Amino acid sequence: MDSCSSEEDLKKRGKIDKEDLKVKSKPEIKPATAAIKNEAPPPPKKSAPVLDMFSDSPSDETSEALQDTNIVDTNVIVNPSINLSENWDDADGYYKFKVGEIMDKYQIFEPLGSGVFSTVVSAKNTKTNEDVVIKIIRNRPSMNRAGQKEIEILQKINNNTSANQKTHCVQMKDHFSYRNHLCIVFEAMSMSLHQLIKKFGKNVGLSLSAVRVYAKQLFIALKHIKNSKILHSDIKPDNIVVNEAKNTIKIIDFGSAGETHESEITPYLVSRFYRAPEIILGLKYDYAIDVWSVGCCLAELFTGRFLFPGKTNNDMIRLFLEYKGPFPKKMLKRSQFVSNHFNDNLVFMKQEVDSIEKTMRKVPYDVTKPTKDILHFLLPKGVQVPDQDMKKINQLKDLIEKCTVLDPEKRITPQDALNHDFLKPF
Ligand SMILES: Nc1ncnc2c1ncn2[C@@H]1O[C@H](COP(=O)(O)OP(=O)(O)OP(=O)(O)O)[C@@H](O)[C@H]1O
Repeated sequence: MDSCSSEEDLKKRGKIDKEDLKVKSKPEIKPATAAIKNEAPPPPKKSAPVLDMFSDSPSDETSEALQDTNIVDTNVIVNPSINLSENWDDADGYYKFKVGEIMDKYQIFEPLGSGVFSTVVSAKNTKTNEDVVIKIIRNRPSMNRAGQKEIEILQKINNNTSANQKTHCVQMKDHFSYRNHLCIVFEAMSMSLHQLIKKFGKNVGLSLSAVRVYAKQLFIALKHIKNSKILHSDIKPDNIVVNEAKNTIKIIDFGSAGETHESEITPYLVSRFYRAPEIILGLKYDYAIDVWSVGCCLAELFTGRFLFPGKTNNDMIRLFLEYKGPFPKKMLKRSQFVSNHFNDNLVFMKQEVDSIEKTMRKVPYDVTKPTKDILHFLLPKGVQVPDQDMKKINQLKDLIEKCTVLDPEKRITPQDALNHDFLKPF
């Protein structure tokens, strides 16, 4: 998904070493159907729907023998002349698994997707027969550290619940280390909302009633994450998964999450289209960044289109100004990166390419009031909706407006959002 450039995708988990992020080739993922029909597999793609994988792993005998020697249990390889992990990993440290392979007590079914940090596969617990999903973290020291952090966060999120409480955050079932790869085991869900929109609602979006149900569950999740004193920091449709029946969603991927006191000011936190203005401007941030991201997701769920598809952080600010009007001056005055985007008089400086010189130039772009409207985004000209839906769409517009208030202190809280009229049944 092109919700942000790959470079930004890499930067947003700032604690990862640059070297570790170099991806020369993506993990080799071949669709099962292609293998059966003898077709050439399409290029590997993150979160591709139902894929299968047949790759060349070392024979089990070899790898078990290596494991028995106990020399590959950590990232330190005892004999530097032999890179044992190369046998199991591709050049970028992704684990080359086999369908049917047993990792710990889990038998692998099929790949679900691969991101910058891991390969995600569906599997079965051979002891209980339970379906699970395993995130196999890339074999790189800093990604291993990030994975450990993700486990700590998931423990906090999962432990902070009473029995039967619906948190709408994914449940971690287990974790283990296998051939130098940290593996995190999750409850199995079906597909991401990104995949769901692509499948059922590209450029048209999902039904109003589906958006209402998902919105309610998203705010329950945000309230729970906030009560656990965690910021998710990467909420987007790719990181929200639905169950088979499509009536329950869960937030996944706590790999960018952290506790509030750890908040580091960086303009690349959160995938760009879902990135709140306080991050871009370099202000202290808190739970309100996740509310902003959810607001952007709701608009996208209803329309199948991105609300703020800025090409750069500067372009994101332009869109914010167009939809929301000028920033409060006091917010700009407190911002660390204000001079990147505003002049001394706090007028926005739009970055654009000079068509003749082909160089980047900054031009003043003074916006005194909004020039675009979220209702028009939800209902572009010519789109007809039944009268009875109009009231609900106006409520959705109001909720999105409240989630995307520029000043984070004035943005709606998850608790208040749960009481919003849009979440009430039709
Ligand atoms: N519990 C789950 N059930 C079903 N599918 C899942 C589950 N967890 C992850 N996935 C699928 O795997 C994809 C990648 O998961 P995740 O975002 O956790 O990995 P990642 O390596 O952190 O990815 P990225 O680098 O893009 O952030 C998800 O978009 C989703 O399609």
